Amino acid sequence: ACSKDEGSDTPLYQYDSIEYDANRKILITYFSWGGNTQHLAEEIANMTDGTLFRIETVNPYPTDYNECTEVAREELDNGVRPELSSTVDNLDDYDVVFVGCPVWWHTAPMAVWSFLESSGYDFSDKIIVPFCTYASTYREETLAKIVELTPDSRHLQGFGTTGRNTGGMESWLRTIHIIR
Ligand SMILES: Cc1cc2nc3c(=O)[nH]c(=O)nc-3n(C[C@H](O)[C@H](O)[C@H](O)COP(=O)(O)O)c2cc1C
Repeated sequence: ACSKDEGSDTPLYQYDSIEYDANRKILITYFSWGGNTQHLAEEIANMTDGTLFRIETVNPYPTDYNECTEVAREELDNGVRPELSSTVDNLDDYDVVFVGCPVWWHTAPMAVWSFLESSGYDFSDKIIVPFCTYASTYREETLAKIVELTPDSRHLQGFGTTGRNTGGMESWLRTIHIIR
C-alpha cells in the first residue's frame, strides 16, 4: 500500500510559494467523474477568481462505480490516452494553471495524461499547481504524476483532500501566495 511512483525521490515542487500578484491570470483545469474534484475546483475558482476548465473525454466513463473502475484499470494497464472532447483555446492567456483530478488506481486518470501530453498545449512557461481528491490513499503519487506530466513547467506545492472536504484549501492558497 506504500509503493511509490518512480520519480517521487526527486523533489515534487520547485517552489513553496511565488510572489503574490493580483494580476495573475489563473486557469483551473480539472477532471472529475463523481463531482468531488469539480467541487474543489469550483471552490479554488471562487477564492482565486480563476477560470474553470473541465477535462472531458469523447467516450464518457460508465456511471456505475464498479464498471468505471474496470474501464479505468484497463486504460491504466494499457497506457491508453483517451481522446478528449474539450479544448482550452486560449492557454497563452494564463500564467498559473491548476491541474486537478481524483486519484484513480493510485495515480491520475488517463484523461489527465491525455490533457497534459496534448501537442496543442505548451505548458513550459506555466506555473502548474496540482490538486486532487481521493478516498484514502495515493494522494502524493497522484500529485507527483501531475508534476511528472509537466516536466518543463515550474511547480507550486499541491493540495489533496478526501471527498468534498475543503478544509485546509484556503490556507494552502495563502501559503503558496496565490491569494493574500
Ligand atoms: C476508477 C477509480 C479508482 C479509484 N482509485 C482510488 C485510489 O487508488 N485511492 C483512493 O484513495 N481513492 C480512489 N478512488 C476514489 C476517488 O479518488 C475519490 O472518490 C475521488 O474523490 C473522486 O473524485 P470525483 O468525484 O471528482 O470523481 C477511485 C475511484 C475510482 C472511480
